[in-house]
Amino acid sequence: MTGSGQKAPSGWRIAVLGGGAWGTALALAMLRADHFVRLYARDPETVAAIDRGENPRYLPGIALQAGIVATSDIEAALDGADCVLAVAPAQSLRAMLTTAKGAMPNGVPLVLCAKGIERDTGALLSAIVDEILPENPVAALSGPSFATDVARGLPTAVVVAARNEGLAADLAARFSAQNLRCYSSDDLIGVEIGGALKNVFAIAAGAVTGAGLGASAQAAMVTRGFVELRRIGAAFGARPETLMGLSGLGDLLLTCSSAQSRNFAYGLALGQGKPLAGLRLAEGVPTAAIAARIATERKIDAPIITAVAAILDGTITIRQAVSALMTRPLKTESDV
Ligand SMILES: NC(=O)C1=CN([C@@H]2O[C@H](COP(=O)(O)OP(=O)(O)OC[C@H]3O[C@@H](n4cnc5c(N)ncnc54)[C@H](O)[C@@H]3O)[C@@H](O)[C@H]2O)C=CC1
Ligand SMILES: O=C(CO)COP(=O)(O)O
Repeated sequence: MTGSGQKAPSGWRIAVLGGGAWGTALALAMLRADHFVRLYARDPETVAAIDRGENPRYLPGIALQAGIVATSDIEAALDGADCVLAVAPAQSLRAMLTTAKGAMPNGVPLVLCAKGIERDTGALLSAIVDEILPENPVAALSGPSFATDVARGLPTAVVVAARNEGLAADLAARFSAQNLRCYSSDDLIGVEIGGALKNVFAIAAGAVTGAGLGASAQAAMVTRGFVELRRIGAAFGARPETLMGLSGLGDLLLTCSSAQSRNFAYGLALGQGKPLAGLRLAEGVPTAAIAARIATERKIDAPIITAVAAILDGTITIRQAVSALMTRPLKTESDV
């Protein structure tokens, strides 16, 4: 919708790169916003399944309405696109964009839909786009939005951010549809940081629940985790009010309270001492490691992130982490 409540121009050719849960859900959302959608899935079996009307591996039980053109040929997906959504996991973004590079239409917006920080380099995903596709303006779509909810057409609000406010507003208007409300922001870094770091705290929240530490511990962890998110955000230049919004507080509320979140589910298994192999994608695992490194390098106080990273790499147990967190020197709460 435009600011005046008018429907924004439809009929864009949108290429969705990534045939997992979120790529498939966004393809449906773009179809509902009256765009032409091509969905690139690198796995031909996923393409064949989507053609039959379902993506059983990544989004089981959701009927896909006709209209999504699925392909395992990235050039065909990108040909003539007006806009590209990048929906591979954060740690695969660089590889996917490198594959896309030769076929990427010049100057069209590239919208990041993954949530994470590159583990090996500490790069925000927008920096990877700037490096590989410098001719394409970068945007990010983030906020509390489970793929199954969006695919089912349940009411959802997200934020679309770009450095250029006009681009962000245009994309938000074009992507919005009856049950998908897109706010816009010019704080690209804030929106990226909020989406990336909430996954680390979702793992922590799952672990607190799994280890039976109680609802009070859960609330304390999420609240203090949010302080760490704001500290790291500030170090990157994110605006505090962005982190109070959908990508940040909003996504923390969702994924720290629901086992529907794969990051929460990963933490839950961790807390219960159950096997982790075979669990679905948990973006918070690599992001915890790099966020802990960033915090150390930049001297940012981030004890929960550091503890999650140490638990994940097996250096400490959950019990030891809780004990260390509870015996830190006392301080004023306003010391953000
Ligand atoms: N599932 C959800 O509810 C939401 C997911 N996200 C984010 O979206 C991103 C993707 O998540 P999902 O789609 O849910 O994961 P998924 O595990 O369901 O699917 C990942 C997809 O990426 C593909 N892929 C991996 N590496 C690739 C490469 N190099 N080139 C091309 N394709 C590649 C896989 O084949 C698979 O189809 C993550 O960063 C996640 O945090 C964001 C909001 C909601
Ligand atoms: O980011 C999400 C919802 O906003 C999805 O969370 P999970 O990746 O933890 O399932």
